[in-house]
Amino acid sequence: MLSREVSSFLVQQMHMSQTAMRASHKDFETAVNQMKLLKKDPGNEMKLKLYALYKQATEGPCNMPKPGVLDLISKAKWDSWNALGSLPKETARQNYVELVSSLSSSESSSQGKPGADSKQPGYETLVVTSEDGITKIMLNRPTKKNAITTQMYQDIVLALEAAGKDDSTITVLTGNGDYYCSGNDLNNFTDIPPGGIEEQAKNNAILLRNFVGCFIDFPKPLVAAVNGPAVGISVTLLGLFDIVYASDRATFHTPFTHLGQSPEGCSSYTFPKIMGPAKAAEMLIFGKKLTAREACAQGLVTEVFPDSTFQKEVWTRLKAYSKLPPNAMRTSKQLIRNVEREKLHATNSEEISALQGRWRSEECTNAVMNFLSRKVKL
Ligand SMILES: CCCCCCCCCCC/C=C/C(=O)SCCNC(=O)CCNC(=O)[C@H](O)C(C)(C)COP(=O)(O)OP(=O)(O)OC[C@H]1O[C@@H](n2cnc3c(N)ncnc32)[C@H](O)[C@@H]1OP(=O)(O)O
Repeated sequence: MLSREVSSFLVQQMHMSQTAMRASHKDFETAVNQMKLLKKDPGNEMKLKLYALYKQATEGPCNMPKPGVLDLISKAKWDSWNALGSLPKETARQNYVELVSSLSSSESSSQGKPGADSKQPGYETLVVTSEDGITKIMLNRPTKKNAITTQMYQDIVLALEAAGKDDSTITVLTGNGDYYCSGNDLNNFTDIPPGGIEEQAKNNAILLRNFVGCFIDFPKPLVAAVNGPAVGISVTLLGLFDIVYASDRATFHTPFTHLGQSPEGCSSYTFPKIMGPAKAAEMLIFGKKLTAREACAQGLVTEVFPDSTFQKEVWTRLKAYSKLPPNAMRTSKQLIRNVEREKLHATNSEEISALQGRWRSEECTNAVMNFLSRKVKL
């Protein structure tokens, strides 16, 4: 079942523009054709999911009489479709596209030229693959150091929603290119809606609450493979991951004060808890940049690997973990996280209220303008 927050986010998205709607129809048609080209049988469970989403997307809620218990195949299909309840057609279409996209990406071995930003069907800015029981969500704007655009926040939410429900046992977030992520794309602030800065701050708040909320509620083990420097929100979120592996080339930088902003991603709660208030203050108030080894010593990073062997060592380790009993892993993760889930949601809300004030401030506007006019780099 979709959470109320995610549903309202999707509804908001649906109304965002007619253009996006048309694109989604086109993506759906492409996905339907792509399905026919798949070489590997995706398995019965996946086929049922796809059948249900297709029917919901094209006909709406299940409108067929329930088949008799002996008609096993028709009954399984009916159950699957009926389970989608009143899921909007647009959402079903989107979910169908995501699923087909993850199936076809796991089939294709090549993912375009390294270093170039390439678009994947279904996601503008991510490469999502599922293999060996691991769903990998890779930020894919290497030429912009994987800075997170508005589209990307929305794509990450959708990819996490899909990963939470797919057959994989572990989900991994990583970056394409030399950076893990340079944080919020500062150009997001230049997209001012008709209602002005007030409306922009409100929209940002909704987007950010949903985005961070997805990490708080993610049901399976969540791993960050920090392949290079990390900035801003990509660092603060690490407190919500279960494992953080880092290349020794990675750095961890939260320059909120320099940007006239304040911490998010629940870091005002998780960082003091992880590293103690004194070390957390140095990062979150004074913007001290940590090396991978420092971040590991302070408990933010699980383990550091030499950059030259980072990919090999991390994926070997994760493939072994992915073979562990999945339900036991989920249960343990949830036991660890459930204790503080309410607190995390409350922290998320408080941080966002503070940020709404910051986004309207002169300090923030000047800092963003200085970066965009190429006057200041971190
Ligand atoms: C209604 C919805 C609105 C959505 C908005 C939601 C708002 C949520 C806000 C959540 C709070 C988040 C906070 C943060 O994450 S704060 C951190 C923000 N990040 C930064 O300030 C980093 C800025 N970047 C830099 O300082 C440098 O680029 C960096 C040190 C990362 C790398 O320097 P380097 O010299 O190696 O490389 P370049 O500067 O040449 O970068 C290459 C190109 O990439 C562009 N770039 C990099 N980072 C960003 C970024 N964060 N935003 C936008 N663009 C970025 C850079 O401009 C270069 O582009 P060009 O080649 O076109 O010049």
